[in-house]
Parts: sequence; C-alpha cells; structure tokens
Amino acid sequence: MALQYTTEKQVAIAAVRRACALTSSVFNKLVKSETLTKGDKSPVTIADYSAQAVVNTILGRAFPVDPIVGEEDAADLRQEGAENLRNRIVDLCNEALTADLGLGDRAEWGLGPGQERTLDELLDAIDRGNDQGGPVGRRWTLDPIDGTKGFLRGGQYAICLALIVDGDVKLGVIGCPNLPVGDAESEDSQRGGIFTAVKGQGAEQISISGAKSTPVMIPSMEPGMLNLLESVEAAHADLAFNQQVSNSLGITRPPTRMDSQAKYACLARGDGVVYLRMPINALYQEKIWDHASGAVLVQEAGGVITDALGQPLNFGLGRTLGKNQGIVAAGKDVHGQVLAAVQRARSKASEATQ
Ligand SMILES: Nc1ncnc2c1ncn2[C@@H]1O[C@H](COP(=O)(O)O)[C@@H](O)[C@H]1OP(=O)(O)O
Ligand SMILES: [Mg+2]
Ligand SMILES: [Mg+2]
Ligand SMILES: [Mg+2]
Repeated sequence: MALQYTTEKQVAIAAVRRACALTSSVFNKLVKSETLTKGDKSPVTIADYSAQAVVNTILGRAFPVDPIVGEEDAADLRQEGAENLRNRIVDLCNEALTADLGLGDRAEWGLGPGQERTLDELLDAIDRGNDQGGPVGRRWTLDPIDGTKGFLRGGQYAICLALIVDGDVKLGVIGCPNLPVGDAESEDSQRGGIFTAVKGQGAEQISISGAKSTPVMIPSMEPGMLNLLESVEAAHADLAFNQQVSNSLGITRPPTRMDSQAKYACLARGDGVVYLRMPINALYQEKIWDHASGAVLVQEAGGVITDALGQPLNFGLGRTLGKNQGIVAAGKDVHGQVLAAVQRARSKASEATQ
C-alpha cells in the first residue's frame, strides 16, 4: 500500500502557515537595510531567513533525522555587522513559533507559548538546509520565499516545502499569502491560500486559517482558450520565446505574469492552463526547491510537467535539476500540443542562429 504521509502533511502545512504569517507581517515593516544581495546578485531579506529558520525548526523537531535542501544559509548573518539583522530574525522567529496553537498544530512540534529559541539555535536551524540532495533516501526541499522580488514589490511570492523520497516528490505544500482566494485575475480582496498535494491523493487548496479545504483540478480547455502563466522577471525566463509558442498555438488571451510558484498553484486550480519557463541563459540550472512542490501539485491536479525536451524533471541529482532544460507544465489534454509548439519554436530559433 502506498504511504499516506499524513503526519508529514500536517507538519508541513503547520510550518508553512506560520511562515506565511511571518512573511506577511514583515512586508509591512521591512526597511531597506533588512535586505542583502547574495553572491548571485539576487536579494534576500530578513523574511527569507526567518521563514527558513521557522520551517526548519519545526521539521527538526518533528523529523529530527530528515535532511533539508533549503535555499538560504546563515553565513552572512554570522558576520560581524549583522547584529541588527540577527536581532530582528530572533524576534520574528520567536513571535512565529510561540503563537498560540491553531487548527492542526501540535505542541510536540515545539510550537506555542514558551517555545522561544536562542539565536544560535535559529542560525543552526537555517544551516540545516545544507543537504546536497541525491538519488537515495528521504529529504525535504524548502524555498522560504520563492519570488523574493515579488515579495519586495508587494506582488506574488510563495513559501514552498516538499518531501522527496528516492528522487520522487511525494508531498508538496505551497503557501501563497498574497494570492486572491478565488481567481488570480480577480480583484478579490480576500487573499491567501495554502496549496497541497500528496502523491496519489490529489491536490487541494486550504484557507490560510485552515478551516476550509477545496479539491483543485485543472479544467479541460480548447486550445484557443489557453492562457500562459509566466514570470514577471525577464531575466528568469525567455518571454519572447513564450510569445512565439503562443502565436504558434493560436492563443489570443494575454499571458498572466506573476512571480514565484504561485504560478503552479494557479495552474492547478485552472487560473491559467500552461506554465512555460524557458531559460534565458542555457547554463542556468533550475533549483529543486523552485519546482518540487509545484511539480507534485500540478501532477495531482491532473496535469503533466516535463522539461522542454519532454523529459521528466529529475529531483534526484542534487540541489539542481541538472540538465533539465526549461519547464512545460499543462493540463494533460494539452501538454502534448504545447510541447510540440515549444519544440517547433526551439528548432526555428536554432535554425536562425546557424
Ligand atoms: N537567472 C535565473 N533564471 C531563472 N530563475 C531564477 C534566476 N535567478 C533567480 N531565479 C529564481 O527564479 C524564481 C522566480 O521565478 P519567477 O520569475 O518565475 O517568479 C525564484 O526561485 C528565483 O529565486 P528566489 O527564490 O531567490 O526568488
Ligand atoms: Mg532567492
Ligand atoms: Mg525560488
Ligand atoms: Mg527564495
């Protein structure tokens, strides 16, 4: 019988829910000096560090031997001069960890009043995200804020946690604090949702309070009705390439642009039908924490996810997807047509450069 991952799912949702509350509360008070620029020039904020510390602290308590592949590490925070950042992170983490128990929380996961952690414990929790990945065994992936640029501009971002066993994603949770509850394009003033999927058990959208859960499924759609979901950042994906694929498929609806794995959440509930991500730089290797939760969510919502060559994404190679080139995710009845259009556009592009 397939494993149910019931406790893993409960813990992951509890951790992501606390990280959602933490990051939302930081946004309103964030000041410029609380954002650093990493070696690859991407931004990281006290919210990214604190969310990773909170999620890893909870995972460390519930599953002490599970390795974690997390995006961030605490090296910059341990430097002299980072004292203000460290103090803010300790306050934010302890506020999140000691908040009253909510629906589905258990005190034995180290949550609730009186569960303060020290600075050293929190920095060590961030550094528990240093696993190098691989083909064998069980491990978590965490992107504490996916779409940090979206977070900084008050747009979409996501807290993404997944469980991978022997290279196969078994559980995915995506917290989207800023996503309209009903439909991405709506002016819905109610925002926030947690999307979750367990291999073989389907996908659901849970309200941020945890009170309501609704199954999600990608609807069937005629090719003319397709709608692309794509990045906001032109440096992250080749948007001109997407336009060519759109033209070749006869898509007339404008693309929906949003940051982060919130795109996978939208795809899963039918707010868009195709997620396309072609690299700008062929040398960029996608990170496993950027796609693991989204991949299982899309599959469990009745979709298919491959790279641009139609190959499955390989989550068992290490911290990256290795040689996988690009991402094509869509409902199962249109994925084949989209992949064919992607391949036509790729051939055209390579003919043009010869
Ligand atoms: N050069 C790049 N190419 C593709 N993705 C990138 C690149 N640089 C950063 N990213 C990551 O792309 C993701 C955002 O994708 P999107 O543009 O679809 O929202 C984030 O995970 C971001 O990291 P981060 O987690 O640091 O924000
Ligand atoms: Mg980042
Ligand atoms: Mg990311
Ligand atoms: Mg991130």
